Amino acid sequence: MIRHISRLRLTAFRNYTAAALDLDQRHVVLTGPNGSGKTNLLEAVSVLSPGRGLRGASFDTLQAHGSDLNWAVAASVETDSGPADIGTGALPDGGRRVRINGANARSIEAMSDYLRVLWLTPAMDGLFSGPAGERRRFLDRLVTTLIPAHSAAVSDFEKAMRQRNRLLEEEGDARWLSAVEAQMAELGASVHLNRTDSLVSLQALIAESLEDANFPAALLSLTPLFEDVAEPATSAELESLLAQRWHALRGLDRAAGRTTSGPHRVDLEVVHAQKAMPAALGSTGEQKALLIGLILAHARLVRLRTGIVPFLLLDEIAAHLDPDRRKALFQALDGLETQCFLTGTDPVLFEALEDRAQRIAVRDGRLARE
Ligand SMILES: Nc1ncnc2c1ncn2[C@@H]1O[C@H](COP(=O)(O)OP(=O)(O)OP(=O)(O)O)[C@@H](O)[C@H]1O
Repeated sequence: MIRHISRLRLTAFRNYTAAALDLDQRHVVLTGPNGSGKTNLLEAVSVLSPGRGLRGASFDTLQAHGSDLNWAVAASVETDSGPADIGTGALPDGGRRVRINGANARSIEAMSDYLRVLWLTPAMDGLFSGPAGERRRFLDRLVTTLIPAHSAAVSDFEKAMRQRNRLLEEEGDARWLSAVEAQMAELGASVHLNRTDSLVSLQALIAESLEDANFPAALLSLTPLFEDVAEPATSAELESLLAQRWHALRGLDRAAGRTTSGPHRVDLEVVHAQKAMPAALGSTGEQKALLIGLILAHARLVRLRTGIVPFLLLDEIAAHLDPDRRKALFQALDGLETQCFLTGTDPVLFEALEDRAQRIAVRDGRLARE
């Protein structure tokens, strides 16, 4: 059996007042006019994973305007070891509730035992040529589907870094600053090694499947953490290097008003392997195909490493592919043996999926099976 969502319920979530959807294990094709709620539904699935979902939105914006209820998303997931009921939503005090099989869970990471989620959206169109921060977030999402604790490590690192920046600005207590830098070094080393290990594994898998690829292969690398020092291989050595560096750079960073070096500054470099060309120089279609190839390879990696195939949320992807590529995408999705959620305004785009998909019409925050 393919792990799949068999029931999805949305309460006061964006433009959905209350909606429920019963699903079988086939792909899910959502069609409807602009602004009807297709992306919102994908976003609802995405918030069942660590992080802030596919729009990176703050959770208060998920709350449906004009509803007295708190937003909530619940799903039943069918797995080989039986069904699981999972859900998340807002607590009255502004916190976040995570429920698994009728009990409160300590954190959203616990959800990763049941589902992992990856997505591609039109907002990622400029990923290769846009700001480095977008590529780091993309990479961190990939890493989080392999290592669920990564998302929290990244945000804890950023929190500690903001504290360092404040202490530098206020010329705060030096011992306190050292303690914060030590914490940053521990988190930063783990973030950096999670990223590099995941990239190495992903690259190996891309190289392996290069020959039969319907999508172009990417060459992936991270820019160096420091220009002048080779990166140590062990976590302890990296941690000590980071702490030393930040200690030595206090004066410069104080003048700059920020922490000028570290894992928050690295960039993901992507090259189109067959054309030996930076991904950013490709046409829009080539860039999209490269991104899809990356996500498909990554989904296979997650399955190999964890035994769980991630759910893929593909927002408006089919519309931008020529018919041959679209067919290749659908074939690749079948090969993954996962339930994919696809959206588009025109049902014709999904005809090649034939009866391998269930079709849902989305109209103004309401869902109907077709
Ligand atoms: N918190 C909210 N409460 C109520 N409605 C919201 C909220 N946030 C967004 N919306 C509405 O949801 C609608 C957008 O839905 P969504 O982005 O899912 O559309 P879509 O079907 O994916 O459209 P497109 O085809 O244009 O991408 C908009 O009408 C927007 O005003």
